[in-house]
Amino acid sequence: MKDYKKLAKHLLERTNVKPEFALILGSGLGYLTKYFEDSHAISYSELEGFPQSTVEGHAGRFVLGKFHGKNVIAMDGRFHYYEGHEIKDVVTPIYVFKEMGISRLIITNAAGGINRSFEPGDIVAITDIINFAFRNPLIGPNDERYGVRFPDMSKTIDFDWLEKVEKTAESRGIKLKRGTYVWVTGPSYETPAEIKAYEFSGADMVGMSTVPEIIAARHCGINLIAFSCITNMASGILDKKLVHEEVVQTAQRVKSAFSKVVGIALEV
Ligand SMILES: O=P(O)(O)O[C@@H]1C[C@H](O)[C@@H](CO)O1
Ligand SMILES: Nc1nc2[nH]cnc2c(=O)[nH]1
Repeated sequence: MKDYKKLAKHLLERTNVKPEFALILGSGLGYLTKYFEDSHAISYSELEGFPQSTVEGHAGRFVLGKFHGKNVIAMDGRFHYYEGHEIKDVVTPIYVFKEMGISRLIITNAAGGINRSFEPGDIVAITDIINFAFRNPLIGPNDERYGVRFPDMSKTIDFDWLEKVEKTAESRGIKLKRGTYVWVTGPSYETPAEIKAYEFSGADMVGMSTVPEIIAARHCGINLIAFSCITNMASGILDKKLVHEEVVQTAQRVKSAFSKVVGIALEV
């Protein structure tokens, strides 16, 4: 069992910031930390026993500071199973957040749109998930310090929180969509036949992250909401090749709306 307490203590000792919220920033969404006030960055490489980020668009550091008046810690770079990390390492930050006393988490990602009413640039609130990677971070002895052996997953997100975000966003001219996110391991993008199968299964968007983080957060009792930035239409929907550069570019394009939504999630 990992010593999450030690990692949390180490992070808290490095700054005067006592975060109330944690943010996980998806591919190309790390720019958000530029808007933090009084920010302090701590590279993952400075933390003994912490995994390292290897993906373009994921800087590999924690940034602590103030955003929309709230003390936050952001992961500018997350861990994906396809990078070769153990599944338990992918969710290490969630248990570190728990040990830091954080009870609210905002997860973001870049995802491919399966639902044909979506378009690149849309911001979609995740309301349910499908685990088609068939990996689960809770496999192995249950860590009784944090949660039960069989966590309930009937409500993966905090709907009261989401409804407040949706209302405020709408009043500020931002219409959020809702959808079910399917997790696959990657790193190859999907084939058109796979996307048809996921569409048939009820998925609205597809990605390579988020689900292990949601499972771990449910396990240890951290309230969360999650947003996908639709960076491309999924394979086979348009007659177009998928490339990671486009994912990062679209995420950059929606900077303004995405930052506003995260800000609203901190305010409401
Ligand atoms: O970290 P996220 O889920 O935002 O990153 C997505 C999934 C892959 O890592 C990458 C593919 O372009 O973007
Ligand atoms: N698996 C997957 N992940 C993505 N991340 C951003 N776009 C995509 C996509 O089309 N498929």
